[in-house]
Order: sequence, then structure tokens, then C-alpha cells
Amino acid sequence: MIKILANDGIDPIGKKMLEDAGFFVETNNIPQDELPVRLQEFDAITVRSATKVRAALIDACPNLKLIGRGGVGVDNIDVDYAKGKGIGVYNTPASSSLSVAELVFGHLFGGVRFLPDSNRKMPVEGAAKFNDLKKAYAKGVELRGKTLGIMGFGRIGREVAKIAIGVGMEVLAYDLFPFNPEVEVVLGGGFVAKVTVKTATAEEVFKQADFISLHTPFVDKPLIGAAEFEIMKKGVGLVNCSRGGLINELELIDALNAGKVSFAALDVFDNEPAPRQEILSHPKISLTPHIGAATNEAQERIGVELAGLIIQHFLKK
Ligand SMILES: NC(=O)C1=CN([C@@H]2O[C@H](COP(=O)(O)OP(=O)(O)OC[C@H]3O[C@@H](n4cnc5c(N)ncnc54)[C@H](O)[C@@H]3O)[C@@H](O)[C@H]2O)C=CC1
Ligand SMILES: O=C(O)C(=O)COP(=O)(O)O
Repeated sequence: MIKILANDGIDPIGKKMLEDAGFFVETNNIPQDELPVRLQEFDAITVRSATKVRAALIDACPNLKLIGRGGVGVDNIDVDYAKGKGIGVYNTPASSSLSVAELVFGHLFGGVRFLPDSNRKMPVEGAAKFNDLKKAYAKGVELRGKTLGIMGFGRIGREVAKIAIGVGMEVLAYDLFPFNPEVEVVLGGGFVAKVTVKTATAEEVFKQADFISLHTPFVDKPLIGAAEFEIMKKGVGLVNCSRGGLINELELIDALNAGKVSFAALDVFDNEPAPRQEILSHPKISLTPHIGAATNEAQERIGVELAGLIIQHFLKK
């Protein structure tokens, strides 16, 4: 019997699909340092972003035939190394795009009206300083009519654009590669509108956008640091629901303190799972603990897609 370790969990429907197909599935959260021994008895492992499947772990588990990533980023897996050893590596690239895009808008709506800071301060200072807080948060802005710069016009970037258009924002889209600027915006009542977004260079996005949202993978260096903050509009808002490292965190703090950036919203961090304290305690940063894909709908789609890929992999052997 094929044995699968779902080390960062798997949606119950995906698990049942695997079991119905005759696989044994153990849902667990085995600590990283115990995996080199305990994974040896399994044929496959599924992970989210927490568990790392590096070369040393792969070497320790000669029985391993498949690594499944329930999600998009495979930066926690030594993919080429695994494939070089004949191990199948799969991810579920489209299943969570909408959930991430909706979180981006949660952060944007929150950022422009100071919700994170208000939520931190109201329970502590609300009664004594209600009117001071009311004054401090009086200068919010509306999103409609503002320009959203989207860096990386892939699956998530495109979903973000659709919501932005629905909200009445202008979209400036930048990608490293040529892309189709037309998106299909689903409106109520079964109507679909085809809208062509403006394309831009990275520099144009930095100079013209009121808000910037990042949707590229992290490769080797930040996309945004002091030089980029320098040319941005004063008061720009930034969202990073993509990967820690894309924004230089220390230079972000300088830009927030200088008033150049009005707020930042981070779902991902340099040092996960322990982001730096200056980031966690900054009043102008909206924080979520890497939950872009953490919705019932996304996790169900991911579980079902991953189960299908695993079944197909083993059945075709
Ligand atoms: N916060 C969370 O929980 C989640 C985060 N993510 C992350 O979101 C990111 C984007 O995911 P998808 O949109 O699904 O990927 P995708 O592959 O569909 O799109 C990424 C786009 O970025 C472009 N790109 C790559 N390098 C670039 C650069 N240096 N400058 C400009 N564009 C560049 C690519 O050409 C591509 O169009 C990934 O890093 C992924 O891991 C994905 C799901 C959940
Ligand atoms: O799919 C991705 O790239 C993600 O970052 C999602 O991470 P998670 O599976 O929620 O730990």
C-alpha cells in the first residue's frame, strides 16, 4: 500500500479521495529534525510552506517517490534535486489565486482606514483617548479612482486586477515577461466585462501608483528597497502577499518612519515563522501570518487537485 505523509495537513475531501483510491494517508506535523528518520517509511510527502524538503531529507529517504506541494511556491523544496532522483514533484498553482487576491484587498481596505492600528489601540486606549484616536484616524482615503500598481501579472496578479477594476481603481500592471493585459471581470447577474489594464515598466509603477501589490516569486534579491521608495509617490501603500524578501524590511521601516510610505501590509516575511520585532510592532504595518491561501475554498481546491495528481502519478506507474 502506498503511504503518504501529509505533514502540513490536507483537506478532508482530498484525504478521502486518496483513501478511496487505496492509499494510506497520515496527517501529521512531524518536526523538521525528525523527518529524516520518520519519513523513511512513506512513499510520498505532501507539504504546505512550513515543511522544507531539502536535498539532505531526500537523501535520507530512498523510498520517497513523490513530493506534493499543496499550494503555489515550491521554494521550500529542492525541486531539481528531487526530479534528478526520479521523484515526482507537484504543486497546485491556480487553486488559491482568488483567496490571495481577496486578502490583498482586505489589507488595502484596512490600510487606507488605519484598521490594524485602530484594532491594536482601541482595546487599550479607546475609552480614555477616543477623541484623540478619532482625530488620528481622520485622514483615511478611498480606493476608488486611485491607481494600483501590480508587480507580477500572473495568476494572482490578474485576480487582484479584477477586484481592483470592480472597486473602480486604475490598474498599472508590470511583469518581467510579455503578458495579456485583458482580464475578464465577473460582475453580478452573470455579466462578464473584458477590461484591458494599462501596462507599465517597473519604474512607471513605482512613480505613478498610489498603492503597489507584489505578485512575483522571490528569486535572489528584493524588488523594493531604498532606491525604489525614493521614486515612489509620497504616501504610497504597499502590500506583499507573495514572498518575504521581496521588500527590504529594514528600508521599509525607514520609509514608513519618514512618511514616504503611508502603510505596508505583509502576509509574508524575511524570517518566517519569527518575523523581526520592528516589523511586528510597527503601527503602520498590517500583519497576517502567511494566510493568503488559508480559506476553506482554497484548501479544498488544493486538496482535491493534489489528491488527483498523486493518484494519477502512482496509477500510471
Ligand atoms: N501568501 C500566500 O499564502 C501565498 C503566496 N503565493 C505567492 O504568490 C506569488 C505569485 O503567485 P502566482 O501569481 O500564482 O504565480 P504566477 O507564476 O502565476 O505569477 C508570477 C508572475 O510573476 C512574474 N515575475 C517573475 N519574476 C518577476 C520579476 N522579477 N518582476 C516582475 N514579474 C516577475 C512572472 O512572469 C509571472 O507572470 C508566488 O511567489 C507564490 O508563492 C501564492 C499563494 C499563496
Ligand atoms: O502557495 C503558496 O505559495 C503559499 O505561500 C501558501 O502557503 P501555505 O500553503 O498556506 O503555507
